Amino acid sequence: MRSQFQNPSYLLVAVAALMMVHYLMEPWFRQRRLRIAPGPFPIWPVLGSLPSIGKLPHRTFYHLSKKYGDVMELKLGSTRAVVISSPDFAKEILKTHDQVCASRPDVVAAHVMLYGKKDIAFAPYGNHWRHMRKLCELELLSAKRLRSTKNLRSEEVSFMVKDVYKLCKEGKGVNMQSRLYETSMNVVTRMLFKRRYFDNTRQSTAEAEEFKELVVKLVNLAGVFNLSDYIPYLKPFDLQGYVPIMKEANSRIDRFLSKIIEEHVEDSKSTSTAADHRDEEEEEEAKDFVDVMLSLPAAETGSGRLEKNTIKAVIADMIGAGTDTSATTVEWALVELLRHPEAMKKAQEELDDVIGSERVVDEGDISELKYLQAIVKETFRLHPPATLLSHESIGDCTVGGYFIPAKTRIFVNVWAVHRHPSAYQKPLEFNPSRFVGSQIDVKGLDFQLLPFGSGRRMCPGLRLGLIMVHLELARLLHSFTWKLPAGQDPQDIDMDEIFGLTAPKAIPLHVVPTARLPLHLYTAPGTTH
Ligand code: HEM
Repeated sequence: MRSQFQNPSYLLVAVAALMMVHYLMEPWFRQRRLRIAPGPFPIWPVLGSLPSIGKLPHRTFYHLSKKYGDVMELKLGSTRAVVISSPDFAKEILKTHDQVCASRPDVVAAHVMLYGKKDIAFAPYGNHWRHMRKLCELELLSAKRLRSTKNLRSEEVSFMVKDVYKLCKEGKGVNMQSRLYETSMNVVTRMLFKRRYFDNTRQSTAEAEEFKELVVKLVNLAGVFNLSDYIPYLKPFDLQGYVPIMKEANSRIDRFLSKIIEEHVEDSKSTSTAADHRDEEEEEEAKDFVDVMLSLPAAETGSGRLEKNTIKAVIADMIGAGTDTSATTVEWALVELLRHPEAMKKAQEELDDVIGSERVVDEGDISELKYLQAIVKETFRLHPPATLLSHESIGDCTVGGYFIPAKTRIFVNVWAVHRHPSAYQKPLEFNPSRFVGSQIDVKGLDFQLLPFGSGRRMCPGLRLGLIMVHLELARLLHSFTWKLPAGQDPQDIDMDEIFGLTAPKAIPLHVVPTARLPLHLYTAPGTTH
């Protein structure tokens, strides 16, 4: 008699069953051999815990960490992921094992939309990343560059204040999310390639709207939980249909970026003769970041020029990373201050004391505005723009006594770290006073407050981001009294965020401001009104 196992279909079923048992029991077997972090049982075959993550993964991970601990392992598809939820373990990842944990996971979005990971934020740890990051730190984000671009930031913030003033005089409500976004975008694009997309009255053109829509799309798509990123053999099937959307966004954004580069190439030809009459310093001042990149040798070879695709990827990165982050923070700060009028009052009293009512706030005033700084820290704490830092290990390491092998995806859940009871009393309350007189800062040395991350992958735009957030918030609080549209109670403001590379407010904040300074202080330089 033929044994059942000589029948090929029985054999197939038996092999499939064995694979399934192996898949489900593998964490258990491994836990016996090596001490691996606890975590939820991967209920779903193939998908593991992916279906349980939901739309706000940072919140899901936060709740799971309450059950499984501050180092937690999950099976996401065929990918091993570790989630870190406390300041102490964040320190182990970002400081003790900084180099081992300094790479990024390989995601489809970066291949399709960032020219094969030619940018900085998604580039794996290595020479290209090191070279491009250094370039940005030196040529765009250095203290010297920030000093020389101070006026353009002041101008853009003045335009925003003037625009809000105009709307408030007309008794209209203001969508602050758009206003802040457009201001940040103008600042970043002017610093990068001397171009502003939104004019002084924010009467945006179709071109500006399209560019903005594309940048928002890029940031959202780059942050999605894509099955193909967690189950690589499903990549060719693109089950969620993201790839065509990403390709379409990339081809449209490429038109913008190519045009910017072409214009710079043309300009440099026509100004090269004029440059003979300028001294070197003037020439340097006249250059923007795109000019600098066009004049540089290729990263790895040191000869030839930087590839156009690399320049485009880095520009896309800077606009994507630099725009939404600061705008989102200021919007959340306004929301929290509307819900906490005593904190709003204190901030405005401080502004009146330090600045008075005969001039507007300048970047140089920020260091004097201690309570405003505390508000910014508290806003970063409760509403970090990047809720999950996404890293990948390039070697083995041990965190909290748990083994983390190479190629593990590591999420530092900043959202959970900032709510950790070991670091803060009443962590869910908005209370800026907790930072008054405190030494805790956001510069990556205090692991209970990590809005910019820490270590090698820490945000290179920290200085610019901090200036933008403080300046915008200070100007808005100094210039206006803030109210919600009639009939709306501040306690009813919807506090949900959207998960992506950043976490903006899901429903944009609409407000009805009234002026609180003399009229002449609302007249922005260079405007016709
Ligand atoms: C409030 C403002 C900002 C916040 C809160 C912020 C936050 C962050 C965070 C959390 C990271 C990831 C760190 C990690 O993975 O460990 C990051 C990375 C990055 N940020 Fe920012 N950022 C801000 C503004 C900016 C600005 C203004 C720029 C540039 C114009 C910028 C450019 C970048 C880049 C290029 C990276 C990738 C760094 C790398 O992978 O090496 N950011 N930022």
